Amino acid sequence: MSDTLSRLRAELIAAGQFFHSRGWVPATSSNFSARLADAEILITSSGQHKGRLDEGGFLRADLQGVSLDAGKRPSAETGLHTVMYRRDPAIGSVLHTHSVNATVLSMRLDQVVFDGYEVQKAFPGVETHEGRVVIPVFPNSQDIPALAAVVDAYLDANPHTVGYLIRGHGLYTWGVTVADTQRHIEALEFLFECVYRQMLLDR
Ligand SMILES: CSCCC(=O)C(=O)COP(=O)(O)O
Ligand SMILES: [Zn+2]
Repeated sequence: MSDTLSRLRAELIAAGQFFHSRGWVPATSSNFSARLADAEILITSSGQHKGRLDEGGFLRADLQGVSLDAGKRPSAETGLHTVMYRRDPAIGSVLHTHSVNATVLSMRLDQVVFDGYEVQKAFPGVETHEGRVVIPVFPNSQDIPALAAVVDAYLDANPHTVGYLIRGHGLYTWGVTVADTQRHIEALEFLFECVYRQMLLDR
């Protein structure tokens, strides 16, 4: 067992515990991954409770989503992780969560726009609150390869995107490290809460 695998697995377990403490990974929802090598990732196996992960809750997969650990079934949404690792060799982690705010906003909006918030600076390349960060909302689908193709095409046209929502489903974001990606989840959740509260005030 490599040191890298042990370290990344521990980081993903800790991320799951943090997200669970915040109510962002209910039931067996959500999935987490990290890059082990150029063409290999560590990903949660399907059906695990992501707040109570242990060492057995992970497997290695290739960038086509094929399990490299016999008998272990990767997340049903592995294709939404592997599309990101194939897109950008700098991406080292992809995290997916199912918070109430992300889910509710995705049912009401076609995109979530953050504008004027200092916390926007949590995202790579953002150095001021003066500017818009757009989080697109894609229709949900059980056809993960088709959904991954929609995401891929959107990111081709909008390469500075930091995350996306799937309608009625949840949030995906990515980063260079697990810590970076966890920060993106936390910032996005803070900003979703701000947008949600603003919508209530504006009614
Ligand atoms: C119980 S939530 C439905 C599945 C889902 O959206 C999810 O994120 C978890 O799927 P996995 O196969 O990764 O456990
Ligand atoms: Zn999901």
